[in-house]
Order: sequence, then C-alpha cells, then structure tokens
Amino acid sequence: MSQSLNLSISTSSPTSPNFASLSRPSTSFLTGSFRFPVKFRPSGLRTPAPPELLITKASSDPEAPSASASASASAAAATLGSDNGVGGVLSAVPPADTGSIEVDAVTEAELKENGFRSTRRTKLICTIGPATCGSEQLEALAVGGMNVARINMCHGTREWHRRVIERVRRLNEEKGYAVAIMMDTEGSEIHMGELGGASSVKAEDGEVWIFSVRAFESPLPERTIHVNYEGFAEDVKVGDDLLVDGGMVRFEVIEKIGPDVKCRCTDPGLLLPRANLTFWRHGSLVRERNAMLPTISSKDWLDIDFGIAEGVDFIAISFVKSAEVITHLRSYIKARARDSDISVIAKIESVDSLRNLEEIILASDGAMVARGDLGAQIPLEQVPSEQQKIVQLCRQLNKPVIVASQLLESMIEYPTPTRAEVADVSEAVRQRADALMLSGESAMGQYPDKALTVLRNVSLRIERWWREEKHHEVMELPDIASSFADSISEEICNSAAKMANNLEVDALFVYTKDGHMASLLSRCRPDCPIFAFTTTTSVRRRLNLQWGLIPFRLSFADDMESNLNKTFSLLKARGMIKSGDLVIAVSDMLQSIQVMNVP
Ligand SMILES: Nc1ncnc2c1ncn2[C@@H]1O[C@H](COP(=O)(O)OP(=O)(O)O)[C@@H](O)[C@H]1O
Ligand SMILES: C=C(OP(=O)(O)O)C(=O)O
Ligand SMILES: [K+]
Ligand SMILES: [Mg+2]
Repeated sequence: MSQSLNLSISTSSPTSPNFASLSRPSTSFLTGSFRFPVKFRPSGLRTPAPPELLITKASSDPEAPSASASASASAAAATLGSDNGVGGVLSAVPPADTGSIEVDAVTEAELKENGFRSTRRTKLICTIGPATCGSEQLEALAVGGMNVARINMCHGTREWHRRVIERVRRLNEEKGYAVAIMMDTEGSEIHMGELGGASSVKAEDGEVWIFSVRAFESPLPERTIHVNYEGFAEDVKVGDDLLVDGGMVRFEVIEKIGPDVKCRCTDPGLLLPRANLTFWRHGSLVRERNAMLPTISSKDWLDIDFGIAEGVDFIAISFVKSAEVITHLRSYIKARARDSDISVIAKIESVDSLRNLEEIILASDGAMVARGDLGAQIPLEQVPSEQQKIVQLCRQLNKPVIVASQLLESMIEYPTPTRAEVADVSEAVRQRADALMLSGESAMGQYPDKALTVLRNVSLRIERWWREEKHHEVMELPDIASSFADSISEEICNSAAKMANNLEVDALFVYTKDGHMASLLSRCRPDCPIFAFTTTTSVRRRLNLQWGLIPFRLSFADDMESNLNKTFSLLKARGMIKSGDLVIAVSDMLQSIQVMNVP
C-alpha cells in the first residue's frame, strides 16, 4: 500500500475538499445584524455576578499551595501512561485502551460537518472570569471552539482558580473535550487594588484622587486608590503623568504627602479593579525603579507551585525581561514536576522584552504578544509592527505564538464587534499566529460566546480566503535543528508540507511521541490540516495551542504499517476519513514520508 522513502503515490483521485456549510446559522455578525455606533467608551461596564464562585482579592488569599494540593480531578487520577516508552509523562487517562483513539469531541464534529480542509487552523484561548466560570458556561465555550482556558492569577483566589480547573477537567473527562489550561502569572506590574467591591468607578476631569500604598479598611475612603507597589510614593515626582490601563484614564501628580500621592484627573474615564498603572516623566515611561522588581514575585512563585500541583498545561510569565528568568523557571518546573511537562510562555509586554526578544523566545516554549501592557509601554502606533515581528520570529524559531488583548474589546458590552476589530482579528489570522486570545470579552463581558463565535468565523473565513487565493507569503524558514537527527526531521517535515500543498492532499498525518515533528509540520503552515497522533494526554493537550494541528491520543507501535492501518480503520469507523482520501504520513520513529490513499 505504501513505501517508505520510495514514495508510492496512488493514482486514484482524492476526494475533493469540501468547502460547504462554513458559516453556521449563529454567525449573524457577518450577515447583517445591526448595531448602534459606539461613540463613547462605556460608562458602566456591567460585570455579571459570578454564578457560584466567590471572587476576592488574590493577595488576601491566605492559602499556600502544598504538595497535597494536587487534588484536581485529573492530576489526582493521573497514572503513568502504560503507553510504551513515553518517559513517564503524566497521563490523565486510564491505562491505554489499545483499540481506541481520543480526539476532542468538538473537533470531531467539526471535521464531520465541514470536511478536512475547512477545519479551523487558528487556535482560540478564552480567559475565564466571573462571566464564564460555571460548568455550563465553560461547556458553551468548549463547544464554541475554546482550545485553551486561561486563568489570570492577577484576579481571584487560588481556590477560585482551582475550581475552574476542576470543572474544565471534568468536562474534558465526561464530554470528551480536550481543553488545555494556561495559568498566567500576575507579575511585578504596578497596579491599583480592588475598588471596595465596586466593579468600576468613574474619575471625572479635574477631580483630586489619592493614590496610596497604605492598606485601607473596606469601604475605601472616597476618591482613594490603593497601589500595590511599596516604592510608589518614593518613585513618582510631582509633575509626572499617571496612566491607568495604558491611558484609559490619566492623572497628574500634584503633591506627595508621606505614603500618599495626590493626583488630579486630566483624562476622565472608568477605573476598573486592579487596573495597571504606569508613570511617565517628560513624555517617557519611568522604568528604572519598576524594572528593579523581580519578574517573578514571591506571590508568583506560590502561584507557580499551585499551577504545578494542579498540572496546568501552560504557564505564561508576565513582564519577562530576559531569557534567564525563563531558563530558571524551566529548571524549577523540571525539578518539581518531574513527570509532567508544563510549557512556559513568555509574555512580550515590556520594552526590555522587545530588546531581548530572540533570546527570550529561544528560551521559551512559546510567546504571547500581550498588547495590553505593551501598548502602555511603547507608543500605540508601534504595536502593530512589533506584533508582526514577534509573530514572524516565533514561526521561524518554531515556537507557538499568541496574539492577545482587545481583539474584540467592544464586545464586552455589545453583541457585535466593530469593523475595526474584525479587521484586527483578520490581520492576526493572516499573519498566521498560532492562537488568538480573549481577555475581558470572555472573563467579564456580556457576550463571551458571541465573541468566541466571531473569532471562530473570522479565522475560518480568512484562512479559507488565503488558501483559495494562494496568498502564500514565502517565508524563509531558517534551519533550527541542533543535531543531525533533528535536521532529518526538519527536512522531512519541510518536504512533506510542500508535497502536501503540491499534491493537494487531504491531510498530513504525523506520529509523534513528544510532539516535535507535529510542531515542525505546523511551522510550515500547510494548506491541509495536520492530524497529530501522540501517545499521551499531556502532549495532546499541549499541541492544542499550535496552528493547524488536530491532536489525537492513540497508542502506537514503531511499525508504521500497522499504525496506519489501525488509524485508518479507527478514523473510518468514526466517520472522520473515508476511502480514497489522500494522506501524507510522517513519523518521528521511522524517518519516512509515505503518500497513500485511505483504503
Ligand atoms: N478570575 C477573575 N476574577 C474576577 N475578574 C476577572 C478574573 N479574570 C479576569 N477578570 C476580569 O476580566 C478583566 C480582563 O481580564 P485580563 O485581561 O485577563 O486582566 P487584566 O485586565 O488585569 O489584564 C479583568 O480586568 C478583570 O476585571
Ligand atoms: C495579556 C496581557 O496581560 P494581562 O492581561 O495579564 O495584563 C496583556 O497585557 O496584554
Ligand atoms: K497576568
Ligand atoms: Mg499584561
């Protein structure tokens, strides 16, 4: 049926790609629903009440993580995979049923509905907050295409986050989803405290407010804001500009009285709990003192211990300045979590991270273009070119990249996006970022599901447009292999992806134990989807973040012929492929490229 290296290409015609039924009935935003023009920034973001979970200030959370904290559904149930030779990677599934194949239930439905070619390649991340922490809401997001759930340790208690993780894991187990978990650290940013329970407070033009490092009893005195950074009053100078959320509200420092800093509001707007603060002097960001704060604070280390104990799939590090901190964290994780592998994502959101971009990306397992804070640290008009640069560099270095923040900001309040937002999302998809992320839109907005639908539909539409119009940017992909064996893998993947495009195959199949070959194929951004077969649940979940990969868990042997036969019959039985489909298969056990029609 097939031969290694000596390519046997069957002449029977592959099934034509099915582009039918791309847009589902729920996609009304592109088909003419009406919205009022939004002229003003919303004057009262209504945060829906959390259904069951209690939200309190993270810093007052007395609970420290312990080894016994790993009581999350899957971590506790984890067994060392009986799957052969996987180096003891944690697997959340019971010992392998050799006859079965596991794939995300939503992807499976999508494959059956839309056909191979039309499955979504861009991955979607949703930040979970009060609007989406309940099981039903989490399930709605999973069904809507959420590949990764992000929890932001800047908000909520560890207990709150633990329950979210538990719910996601339970849904995965009971309903067959494969949603991965990303934990995002608070980092050493300077931010305001809670607003005494209020979801937002308006600061009016000319008002005088006190920013102070003092701890206040609730309720806060009027027009008083707590600041989390001890050195704040010493660092600011009279005349400095104080920017909330990168300029959504602006104050001028008018007087310092001990720990209190008196400021006059110069650009009125809404203050949100724990909003980020930056201060500027003579038009430049004051970074010197801020930069002395450690990237990973002592609270972050406790959160990281929590993430390791809970077995999260990704840890995103805020305000990374250099590669060392990432290297240090990776060895920390390796020592603490010997059996699991947690990917470390570097958030690019500071001037220092731009300066040391390449070494940071090389040291990390992936990167996030965190445009929220980045836009507060460099001029806004520089953000788009930095985004493009980061996305390209990550692809060249074979690291997954996430584009984050304000993609659909207006959908926090409105059911349809602005045209500008749709254009921004389209651009990120066109740049072929691995993943797009929702923040406030899903964490505390009124239309989390609709926002996710917009990301899904824009991704599908732009990806299809690119394929049909053949807008391929010929991106030079430099050799990145560090050994001869890696070079072979890299050449095989580059060639297989090129062959897949030229032969217009229906799918690439990759059999990979550690996921590396799958990411090398993803890096080529081929026209067809990539079915990535891997033996462990944790690798399968991590592959969720990468462009174009459809991860399956399957126990397989080194014998490719039997792997292929087994895969074909399992996938055919589930209606995911059919006889005649043209497939190219590669594997990291047997270095070969095989081209064949599904029997
Ligand atoms: N776990 C949570 N508990 C309460 N509110 C949250 C939580 N996560 C996110 N939010 C809300 O969603 C908003 C957007 O989330 P995100 O962008 O992740 O945070 P930030 O605004 O701090 O950068 C936050 O400002 C906060 O109001
Ligand atoms: C994603 C970001 O980080 P956070 O939401 O944690 O501030 C950002 O700043 O864009
Ligand atoms: K954060
Ligand atoms: Mg940030």
